[in-house]
Amino acid sequence: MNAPESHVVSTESPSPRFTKLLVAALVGVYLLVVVGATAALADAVRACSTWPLCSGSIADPQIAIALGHRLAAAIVAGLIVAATVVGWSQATTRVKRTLGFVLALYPIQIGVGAFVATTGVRGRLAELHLLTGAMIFVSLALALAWQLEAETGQFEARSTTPPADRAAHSDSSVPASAKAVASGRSAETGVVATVRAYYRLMKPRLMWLLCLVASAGMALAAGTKTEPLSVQTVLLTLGGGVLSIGASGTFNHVLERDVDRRMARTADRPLATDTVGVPNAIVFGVVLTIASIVLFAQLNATAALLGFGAIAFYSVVYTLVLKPNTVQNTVIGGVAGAIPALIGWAAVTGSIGWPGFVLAGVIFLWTPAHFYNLALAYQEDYERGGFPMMPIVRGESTTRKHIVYYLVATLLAANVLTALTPLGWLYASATVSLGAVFLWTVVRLHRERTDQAAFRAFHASNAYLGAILTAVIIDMMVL
Ligand code: HEM
Ligand SMILES: CC(C)=CCC/C(C)=C/CC/C(C)=C/COP(=O)(O)OP(=O)(O)O
Repeated sequence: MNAPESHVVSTESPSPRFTKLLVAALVGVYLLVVVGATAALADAVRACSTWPLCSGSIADPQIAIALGHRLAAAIVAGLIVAATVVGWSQATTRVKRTLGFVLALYPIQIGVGAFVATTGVRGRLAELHLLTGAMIFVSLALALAWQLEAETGQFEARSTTPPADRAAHSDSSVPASAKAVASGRSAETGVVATVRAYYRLMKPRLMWLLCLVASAGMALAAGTKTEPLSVQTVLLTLGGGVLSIGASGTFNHVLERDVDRRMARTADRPLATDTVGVPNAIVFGVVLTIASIVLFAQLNATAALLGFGAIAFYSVVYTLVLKPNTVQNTVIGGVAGAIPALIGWAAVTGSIGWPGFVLAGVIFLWTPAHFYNLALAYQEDYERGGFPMMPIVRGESTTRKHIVYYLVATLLAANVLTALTPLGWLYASATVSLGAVFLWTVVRLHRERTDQAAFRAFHASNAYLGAILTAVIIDMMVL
């Protein structure tokens, strides 16, 4: 993906004020929905039983939160009206219809909220208020995604030959720089070089975030127990996690060594440069697999089964079946990164529970919003590899639109976790603030359409997930 100039079709791009107002309204609605779903904050909102103002001093935190919720609701209403007025002339038909739906639903939402507040009704009506808020959130997100696509969809770097054919001109097309790096790597010798090579087989750069996933699963489960989380459970879970990620990463290197040679990003990998022999790598992967299962088995059978299942899924299902054959490889492959959440929950409880499952769902939905940015930045590389990645099969504009879809789905799933668990203000503020940053980098990706913008959104995806997982751990274990 290069700078937009190389793909410019039309010269006029509409004023970004419309999408900026949509983003502000979307983040505002998300803040309202998260506050409404966070038990402690929702109780505070309900503390005010008069409307539209509250009786009692704003010095009372509960009154302050209740008034803040209503003020935010009024500001969001203003933003939605402003976005509609500013953008109406440039909005597509389906964006106009969606905004019309939101403008019709919003007064109903305010009415239900006022009724719940003044009557003290709980149950179904309070849930309806939350669900209506989620519907407004999804509607605004769709309006944003569709408007961004309409404004930037004509810029495409997409080639026309199908991925498999593009693999035909393989080795000759690997950039000279990659070959130089690869030959430099393979020239390294000695014990240190060998150790480094085996370390690289384990994909260490993924580990910090995957271990945070398992740790958040443990923290959520520990919150349901009376006894404290034991150090042994943490060490066995993370030890098993590191070894199992290393095992699956090693098998992934073994199975992709020929394709890795054709891609600039992976041409210098230990098996692509024959720094490590294939038989040795296979033995290394098997040893790591056994070691990881032994550690998981010290916890319980469920954790051991999930660990083995994750290795098998990533090494075989994703690497051999999904990645080379379907444009949905990233979506379905998201199961691999979601399983550590189940392992963390199972390590503490011995079973699979709803909060652990919803946390796994957050990672599953986050994965396309994470990887599609790299698929855009490394599009030419993936073409050389012959992988049917989304930008190659469906185009860059559709890929950017799907990143918004999966980002919004991730934020919603993160909010469901709020409703299912005693997570508090720290988690709520992390998912709203870092979610807003992540969303803004994706909007900029639509406008800039450069590798730099794609990498910015990629790192924002890691920062968002890292932040909310850390907030889960602190919220559940410290606060
Ligand atoms: C289908 C699923 C996924 C795909 C296709 C994918 C793809 C990638 C790729 C290609 C890279 C660059 C690696 C490199 O060039 O060495 C990467 C980096 C990374 N991925 Fe993913 N990933 C996936 C899922 C996950 C999951 C589930 C997590 C953690 C929860 C994760 C965390 C990371 C991290 C932390 C990095 C390193 C970023 C850095 O180097 O600064 N990925 N991913
Ligand atoms: C507990 C356990 C074992 C969990 C598995 C977690 C895990 C390793 C997830 C990785 C997800 C993934 C598909 C990464 C990219 O692979 P890729 O082949 O697309 O990346 P590449 O092109 O850089 O090789």
